[in-house]
Amino acid sequence: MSDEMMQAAAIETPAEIGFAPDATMEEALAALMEQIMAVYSVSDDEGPLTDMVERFLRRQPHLTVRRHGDTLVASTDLGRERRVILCGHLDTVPVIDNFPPRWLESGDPAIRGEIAAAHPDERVMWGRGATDMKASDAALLYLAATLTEPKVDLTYVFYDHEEVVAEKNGLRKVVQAHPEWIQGDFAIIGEPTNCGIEGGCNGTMRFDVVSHGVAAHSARAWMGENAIHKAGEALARLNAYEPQAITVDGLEYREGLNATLISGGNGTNVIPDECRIHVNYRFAPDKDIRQAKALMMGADAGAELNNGEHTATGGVFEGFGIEMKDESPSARPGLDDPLAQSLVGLVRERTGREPVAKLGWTDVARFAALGIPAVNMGAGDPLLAHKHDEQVPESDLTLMAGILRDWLG
Ligand SMILES: N[C@@H](CCC[C@H](NC(=O)CCC(=O)O)C(=O)O)C(=O)O
Repeated sequence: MSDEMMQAAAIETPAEIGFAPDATMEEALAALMEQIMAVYSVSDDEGPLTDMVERFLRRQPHLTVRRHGDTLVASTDLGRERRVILCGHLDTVPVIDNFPPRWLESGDPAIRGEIAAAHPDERVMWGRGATDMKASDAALLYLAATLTEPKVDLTYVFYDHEEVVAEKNGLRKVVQAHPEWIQGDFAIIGEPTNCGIEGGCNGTMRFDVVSHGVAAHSARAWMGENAIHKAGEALARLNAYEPQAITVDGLEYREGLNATLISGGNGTNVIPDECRIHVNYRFAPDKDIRQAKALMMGADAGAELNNGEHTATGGVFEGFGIEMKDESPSARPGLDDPLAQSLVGLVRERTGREPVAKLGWTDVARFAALGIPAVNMGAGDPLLAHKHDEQVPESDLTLMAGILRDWLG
């Protein structure tokens, strides 16, 4: 599609979000999806979308709405015996030529082959956040407006900063500032799962592997030490690493160790005195953070240097400087909880899907730490999360909203 055509088909930013009172579920979901997709909400820029979602939630008389920063917590207070928490993050990863969004009509070549094959004659929403996770957000907003008499009390959480460093996570901040807002018997995180159940999650940690050198003129390289060349050894160790698949409580978690960023050098004719490889380690729930760190940088993680850098005393990066950037724990599947079991049963009936492991990191780990059983269940294909051509068929929204409406209603 040419830039001009893309421009013509792009969805414009709405003034408000909402749907007509006589809209069918399909129409309401399509309207909500289109509206929230059209509001740019890359992490750090969630404010305008949060404001719109807040106004939408405050128009629902059966909900009590609270806000902390850019996180919204809306709850029913019907005095039911149990409470279920439904969570969706409003932020997306950075845009790569995939904003503003557009509907792809059936037959559009931008529809991925597997989606076209499984959903012929169907519209597909394309653009940043389509699968991670605005399709689920749309479904949750629809439920928030229409489930006025659920059989359990409900708490909806729409939060900011899920895709970035853990200390910014909006759910983390609300749990810390207002723990009484986030209480319940079970939680569902709407991360993409193709409307199946994905149990637990891999843990994730990110750190810089730092090599040092000595700057000099590149015409007199013997006067210096090349930090980028030294980093070659760290890249070789990454290449040699063989990721494992580890089964925990019946679900298989694939681990991963990857460089995701690299930087170094400060002049085209200067021998670089520092090189940084940003590494992301995904570890299965058979390990806690301490064990995962030991595998990367040794049991004592080195002695702290003045600049916050540690020298790895063992593990994959033994001998290199390590600067920790972020760490988030893994979570076991926890599917033995009776509420999880009943949801697994309904999902199996509607989709034919058996539970699988969640390979990304999600806030089920936060709920696990709070002692609240939680699962991932959301619209969209997790394999398309963060991809340039993120997209979701329209019927995924109806499937997710329908399952949850029938389970909760
Ligand atoms: N603090 C972490 C946050 C990373 C969160 C992100 N989660 C997802 O993409 C879930 C999507 C899915 O797998 O369904 C992630 O795993 O990268 C950090 O900054 O790394």
